[in-house]
Amino acid sequence: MSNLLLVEDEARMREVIKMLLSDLDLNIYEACDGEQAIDLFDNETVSLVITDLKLPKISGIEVLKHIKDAKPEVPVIVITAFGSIDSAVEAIHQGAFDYVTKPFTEDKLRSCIKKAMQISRLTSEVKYLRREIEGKFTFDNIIGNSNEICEILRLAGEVSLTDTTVLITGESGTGKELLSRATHLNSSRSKRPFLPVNCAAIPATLLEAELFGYEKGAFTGAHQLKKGKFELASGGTLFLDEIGDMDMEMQAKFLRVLESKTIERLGGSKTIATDVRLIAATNKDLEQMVREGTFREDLYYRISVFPIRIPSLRERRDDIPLLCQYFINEFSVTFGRRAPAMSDKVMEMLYNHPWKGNVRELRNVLERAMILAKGDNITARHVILNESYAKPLGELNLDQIVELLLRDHRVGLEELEKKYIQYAMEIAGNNVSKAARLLGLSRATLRYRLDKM
Ligand SMILES: Nc1ncnc2c1ncn2[C@@H]1O[C@H](COP(=O)(O)OP(=O)(O)OP(=O)(O)O)[C@@H](O)[C@H]1O
Repeated sequence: MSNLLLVEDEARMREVIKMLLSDLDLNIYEACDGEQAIDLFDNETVSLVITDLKLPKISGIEVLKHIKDAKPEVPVIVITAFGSIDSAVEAIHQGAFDYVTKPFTEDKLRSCIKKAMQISRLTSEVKYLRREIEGKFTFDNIIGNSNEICEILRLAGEVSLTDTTVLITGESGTGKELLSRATHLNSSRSKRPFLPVNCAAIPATLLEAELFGYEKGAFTGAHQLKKGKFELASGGTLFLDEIGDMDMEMQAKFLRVLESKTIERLGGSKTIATDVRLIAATNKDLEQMVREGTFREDLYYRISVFPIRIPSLRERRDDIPLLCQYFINEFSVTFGRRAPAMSDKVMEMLYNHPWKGNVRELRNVLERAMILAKGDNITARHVILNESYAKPLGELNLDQIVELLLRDHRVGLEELEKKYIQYAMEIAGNNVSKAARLLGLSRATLRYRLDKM
């Protein structure tokens, strides 16, 4: 339920508005003058305000200014007298979300409030998600106490305070994206977007449109103007992942943009200045590619101003115990249970494994170990180091999942059926029809079994 502050000096008008909004899941605070409105706003958690502009003591415009100073994200709808368009314009200038003119119709007021409620909900969702993301990607969440990681964190900490282009190299799963997000969040650009573009995942022909955008009609199917990632990341950071996979033609275009600091949308003639910080990453050996003639030397020098190499997990095995503890704690929170202990024997197994998939593989192995270990201990039989299982759970097929379950010798047939269905539901994102297809059952049969469970 959202809290709405209704500021109106006429008691009868307040009653009418309250009645019109009675079915909208709102908790309404009432104020009959500007002073009371400000007092209520400062002391209650209000997510939406509707205020008359003509008020005793403090005017509606002053109330609006106070709210916009204190919490600019709270939408304010103003009520203006018929014919006083000037005051409505001023209110909009001062940051009002919208205005309704007295006498207003029920529809106008309700649609205005509904829109504002939606905006307020989205704003708080964005705020929440931003906090979540910022919490996950700070330097504090880059785990490791090896000399290598300490040095990387020192370098990244220093370069984050500048606008210098950074090139992060390292095998897949070593934490290149994690490090670039943390570098962005520690920079003066942190309140602006961090936009990743994976050069390997996008076909060469689309990459140009993705990065520079296009004008309406630039090609068949370009029904409307689309800004590219360079424009959308303005003021923030552009993360070019797998830059070693960019083809030679695109490399030339990209170099031109880096040199001129301007872009042109496809099919456009306007030159647009760019303001992005660039972080590039690759698991390829770019120097080798330069020698082989598959990566432009001039581009390589442009992007490798500040190189950071993240060593593979094999080269810094001392980080493994700390990383294990970190991921076990993370999954305990996700699964809502106590963190299990790990025997020395298991730790030794993990310490000596080659970790071709690096930290990502370790995280996946621990996730599965946590699912298989129901008690307080992770033992050797919960830890599966076979490479074909080193994928996230959702990418395993059902046969592999059953094999995993059977490793836990305590699982009986009934329990197995239950687990089998649970995993199918997990893979299908809790979509019953999809899970039924995976299991080769009809939707009704699966529904019946789920109800039984
Ligand atoms: N030092 C670390 N501390 C905590 N988590 C880490 C660390 N390094 C990597 N991870 C985790 O491992 C996973 C893989 O990391 P990330 O995606 O950053 O790797 P990457 O090098 O960019 O991989 P790729 O080259 O395949 O894109 C993520 O879940 C990330 O959070």
